[in-house]
Amino acid sequence: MTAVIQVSGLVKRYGDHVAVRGVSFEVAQGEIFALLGRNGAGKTTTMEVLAGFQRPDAGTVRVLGLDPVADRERVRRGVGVMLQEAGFFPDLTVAATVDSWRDFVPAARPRDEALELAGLTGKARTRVRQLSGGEKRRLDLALALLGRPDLLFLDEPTTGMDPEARRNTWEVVRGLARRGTSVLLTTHYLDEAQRLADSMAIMDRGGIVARGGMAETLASRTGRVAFELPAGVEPAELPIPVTALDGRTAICRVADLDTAARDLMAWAAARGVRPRGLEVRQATLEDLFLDLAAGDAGPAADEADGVDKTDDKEVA
Ligand SMILES: Nc1ncnc2c1ncn2[C@@H]1O[C@H](COP(=O)(O)OP(=O)(O)OP(=O)(O)O)[C@@H](O)[C@H]1O
Repeated sequence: MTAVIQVSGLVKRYGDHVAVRGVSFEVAQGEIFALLGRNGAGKTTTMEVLAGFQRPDAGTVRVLGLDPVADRERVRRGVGVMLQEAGFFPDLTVAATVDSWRDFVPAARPRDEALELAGLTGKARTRVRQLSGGEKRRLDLALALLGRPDLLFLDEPTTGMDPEARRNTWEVVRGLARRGTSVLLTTHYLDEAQRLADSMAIMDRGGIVARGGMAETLASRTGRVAFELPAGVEPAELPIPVTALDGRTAICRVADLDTAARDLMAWAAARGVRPRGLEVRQATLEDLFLDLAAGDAGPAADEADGVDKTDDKEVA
């Protein structure tokens, strides 16, 4: 595995406030990696250090094998960055904005290609101030793609986009990854992270509380069977243990979904009742988040490296 990002024991402070407390992770070439966590968890700070905008206070960071501070220029050439706050000139058109950026990017993509990739072809003549929030994010994406980067940093790339634009953006990102571009993504949309990312790390208060391959991590978590309790049936009578009740909806967390669903249907047939609204599904990223919030990091192994060993756990 060639790692395009290597972070080891990264610490970043703002005055007395420790924003990132000893995090370690790697991103492989061609991988889409999601950095997740609540507001203020330290995701943007981590990304800014990786992009060379901030200097680490401790730990080592390598991006495309280089030090993003010492080798700033070389790192910049290989990396496309889409951070949260874009500084556009509101009176320029979209086309003029892209053209003005192209002047600073060696071997830049043609303007129309960048606009097409970001789904902005029809907006080339529109002034930036007339763009919607989601369209501005697409313009950010177009600019991040100008230099044909080997590695893309996307900080909440789909915020403000409508569902169709989000899906289009996912397709663009997937297409880039298929052609070998590596992507570090932050997002508050857990469905987005689950669909898009190959691997992830969840940050909380500056540390990593869970990380691993997306599919393996979710497959290793307990699945969920939910249904409406049939009239006259008490939870204790059911063949599978009920973990939570939401009104009359019974929620069962089970390791073996197939067996649980079969047992439930066999019991219901024998009892002559129907579990309405039956939903059987694997764990989602949202389930994992809720478990973490409740203090359960799942099947975890202590991290060997990093400053903050106590709360950095591998989950897959
Ligand atoms: N320039 C700064 N000066 C002082 N404190 C800062 C600065 N930037 C961030 N912080 C603090 O560092 C912590 C981590 O912030 P960061 O922006 O990295 O979080 P985040 O996970 O990206 O959050 P969000 O999801 O809200 O974007 C927060 O407590 C934030 O208030």
